[in-house]
Amino acid sequence: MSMIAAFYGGKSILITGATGFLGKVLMEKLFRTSPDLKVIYILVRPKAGQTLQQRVFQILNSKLFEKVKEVCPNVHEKIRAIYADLSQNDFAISKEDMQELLSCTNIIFHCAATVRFDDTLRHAVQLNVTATRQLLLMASQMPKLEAFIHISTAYSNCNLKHIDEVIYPCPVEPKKIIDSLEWLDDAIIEEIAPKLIRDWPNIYTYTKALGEMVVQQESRNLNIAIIRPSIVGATWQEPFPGWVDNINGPNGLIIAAGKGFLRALKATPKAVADLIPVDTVVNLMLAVGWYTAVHRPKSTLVYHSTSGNLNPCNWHKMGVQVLATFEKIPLERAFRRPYANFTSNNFTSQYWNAVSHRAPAIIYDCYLRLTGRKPRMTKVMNQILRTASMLEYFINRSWEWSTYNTEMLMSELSPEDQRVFNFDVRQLNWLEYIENYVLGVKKYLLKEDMAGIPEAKQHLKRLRNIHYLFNTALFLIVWRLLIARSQMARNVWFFIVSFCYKFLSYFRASSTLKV
Ligand SMILES: CCCCCCCCCCCCCCCCCCCCCCCC(=O)SCCNC(=O)CCNC(=O)[C@H](O)C(C)(C)COP(=O)(O)OP(=O)(O)OC[C@H]1O[C@@H](n2cnc3c(N)ncnc32)[C@H](O)[C@@H]1OP(=O)(O)O
Ligand SMILES: NC(=O)C1=CN([C@@H]2O[C@H](COP(=O)(O)OP(=O)(O)OC[C@H]3O[C@@H](n4cnc5c(N)ncnc54)[C@H](OP(=O)(O)O)[C@@H]3O)[C@@H](O)[C@H]2O)C=CC1
Repeated sequence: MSMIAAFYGGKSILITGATGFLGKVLMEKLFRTSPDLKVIYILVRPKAGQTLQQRVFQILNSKLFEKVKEVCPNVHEKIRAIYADLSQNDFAISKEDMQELLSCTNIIFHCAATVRFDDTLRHAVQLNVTATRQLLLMASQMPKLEAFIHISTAYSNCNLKHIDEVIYPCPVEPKKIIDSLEWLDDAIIEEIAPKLIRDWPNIYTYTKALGEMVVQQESRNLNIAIIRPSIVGATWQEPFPGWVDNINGPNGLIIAAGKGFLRALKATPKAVADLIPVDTVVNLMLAVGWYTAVHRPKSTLVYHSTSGNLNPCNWHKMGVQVLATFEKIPLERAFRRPYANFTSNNFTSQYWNAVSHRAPAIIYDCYLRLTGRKPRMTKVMNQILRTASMLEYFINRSWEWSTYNTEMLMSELSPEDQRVFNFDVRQLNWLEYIENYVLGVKKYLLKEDMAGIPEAKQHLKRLRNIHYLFNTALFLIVWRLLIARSQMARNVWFFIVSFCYKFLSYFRASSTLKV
């Protein structure tokens, strides 16, 4: 019997960010392994015209929850969606709901955050810092609370090269920033933001670092742990391989590469691609929840959920495998054949951007114009290049994350728990994982049918022929122009033609002699 699964039985669990990528996989695993848990409270806001109930309904009826419904048929009754907006005072939670949360919650998983790299400082601080502080304050009023698990990111200290499982101080006190945002106006905030974030690459990682400091400062006598995942990718094993449902991180770039939009990337091929499957992160979260509640470590422990130091894979290996998978399982209606060119050189990267990205987009837009349609490819390409440039910082560097606490926890688990809540990334086979990942992007994110693969392959063959035709035509045109204008080109041409003629004459003469 799994001790961790048994621990969550009968518990009331509060999850923030349950509608997000990590949150959904966390709920799924909790229901599947501990169907006798009492209730999962989720803090949700209405979004995109959907009510809370509609959002929950959509999640529970998704492919991700198919297995859960077999194990826990009354899952609908065990989710309690509470209206909340984490950017508001008291999260805009009603008095009755707040009362219930305060008196019943046993475990908190705090996943909600804004993960946009380019968010405004005000909004990112509200979500990633102030909301964390507010939740800790709520936690301190929960008499039944056993553990508070805060999800941060391995990149919260990406201004360092070697990162230990400790909370690093930030140059400016989070409280000072929270206070000053109250009276500064938006224009001034945006002006001071670059000075505040110093050597952090974006507002997201900076505010996540502030969030950790807040956790340390406001921990009081709570049992708290921090988990720092690196780049969270599709599921490895559970509930099935390759599940993914948003375009964050590598996902959008994998699509852009598969559709042939993105054919070159400013990336350091040898840099470590520190991906971690989402189910591995969730297994660690549940193990940490159990360990923190049962063993009550004296201080706040930080756990790295990273792959680099245990089972490293680099961007080159990843790119090659992504492309190999697209050979077997192409995406539908590609713009060009998938191709990868990783370069860490600025000049070469600019060159490839011009030749492989902007030029084809302009040519295609001209074609659309000529055929009476609205041009759109340049806009799409600019968006992709903007996204790629935002991610550049992370694909051109390697970090070393120590994993002592994560490994210590692994050794504390019973063999059964090590199996059910496996977070040992050393067992991951990258080639298999990446293939399933790409397949998952196609199936679950793009919702493409596998029956369309032969047609997609045909389409790629047509694109290859167009590519060859285009290149041959371009070569002939350029050559013709050169010959017309340059004596040197004419001499070269004459030399090549006479060489070929002599070679053919010799070949013919020698074959006649043999006869
Ligand atoms: C040679 C080529 C490739 C070779 C093939 C092989 C591929 C090999 C693997 C792929 C390489 C992988 C590189 C991966 C790099 C990953 C680095 C991740 C770093 C993580 C660090 C920290 C991790 C975390 O802690 S949190 C999670 C990370 N957060 C994010 O990922 C959010 C990032 N996104 C943003 O901040 C914004 O979306 C932004 C700034 C990039 C764009 O903002 P903007 O306002 O301009 O646009 P949006 O409204 O958001 O979207 C507009 C439009 O763009 C589409 N889009 C959004 N994100 C992506 C994306 N990641 N990739 C592609 N497209 C994206 C979005 O769908 C919209 O499209 P519409 O059609 O207009 O709706
Ligand atoms: N994905 C990754 O690669 C990594 C993620 N992390 C961390 O993991 C955690 C989860 O990330 P992930 O699941 O990928 O992110 P998502 O963007 O998928 O999910 C974010 C969640 O936060 C919720 N949220 C955002 N703003 C509010 C608000 N004002 N009120 C209520 N809820 C809000 C979202 O709700 P809604 O659905 O309504 O928008 C959503 O449920 C974050 O803390 C992130 O920093 C760390 C490392 C890597």
